[in-house]
Amino acid sequence: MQSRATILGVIERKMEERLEKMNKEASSMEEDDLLGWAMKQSNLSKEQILDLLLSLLFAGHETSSMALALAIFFLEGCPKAVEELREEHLEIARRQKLRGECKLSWEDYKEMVFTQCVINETLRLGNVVRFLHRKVIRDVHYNGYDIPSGWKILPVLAAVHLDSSLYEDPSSFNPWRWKGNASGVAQNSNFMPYGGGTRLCAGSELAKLEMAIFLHHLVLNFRWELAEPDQAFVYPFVDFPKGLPIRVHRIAQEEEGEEE
Ligand code: HEM
Repeated sequence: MQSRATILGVIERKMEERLEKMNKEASSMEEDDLLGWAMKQSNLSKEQILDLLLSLLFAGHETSSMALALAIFFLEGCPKAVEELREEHLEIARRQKLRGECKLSWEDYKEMVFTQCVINETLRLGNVVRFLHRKVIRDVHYNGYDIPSGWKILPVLAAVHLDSSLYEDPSSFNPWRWKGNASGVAQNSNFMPYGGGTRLCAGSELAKLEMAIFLHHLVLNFRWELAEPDQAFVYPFVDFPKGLPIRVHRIAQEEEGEEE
């Protein structure tokens, strides 16, 4: 809560600086960023703007970017999956070209079936959010345990996602296990990367879309490999100690023997 107040203080000061600048220069705000947009275009209150920025920064940015780093890491170790992913996106790009369009459409997105398998598997194995915070609102008797009302509990999603009675060979990256269930519809709550219940992640569909579009451009344009060995570590949030350095090759250039 203390950190939250500190961060909100920083954003609030930024807002005040911008308002001051705007009043002084009697001009519209120059900065073309989210804060600028929220202040100029929306009719949100100051509190709402602060809350929006904080949610997007932490709930929406760290999670998706870490999920993508994990996808890059897992895929690098699974060339067969990269190949299948590339095939899927080449096909989408071919159809796009036939239509004479250069932008991805909603229909294209719906064709990204194997991509969704890769995203599900990345979230299952990578466990970007490892546990949730809950408060028990009435006495619960579960599996021989009594959990009294008022207690705080941490449901550990990672324990479910890595349970060998639910997932065969749970520590291996196997996107094909999702074939036939690419939407990742939870079976017996075995898959909960976005949490669950009334506090289910508000950005889950946006996150899937962002990741799919990123993977589309990544596999169509680049090959990559780890520049030095790195591993996903958890303390307690998942991170790469060396920042996951990778070497990236542009595909067209690589074919001509060049490297980026
Ligand atoms: C791979 C990406 C993401 C993962 C794994 C993820 C995961 C989660 C999880 C586990 C929760 C807690 C749910 C619960 O307590 O039951 C959550 C909450 C939330 N997420 Fe995400 N998230 C992701 C991306 C995003 C994005 C892109 C946004 C918005 C732009 C977002 C916005 C939120 C918000 C606002 C909440 C709070 C919902 C509430 O308390 O009612 N998330 N997310």
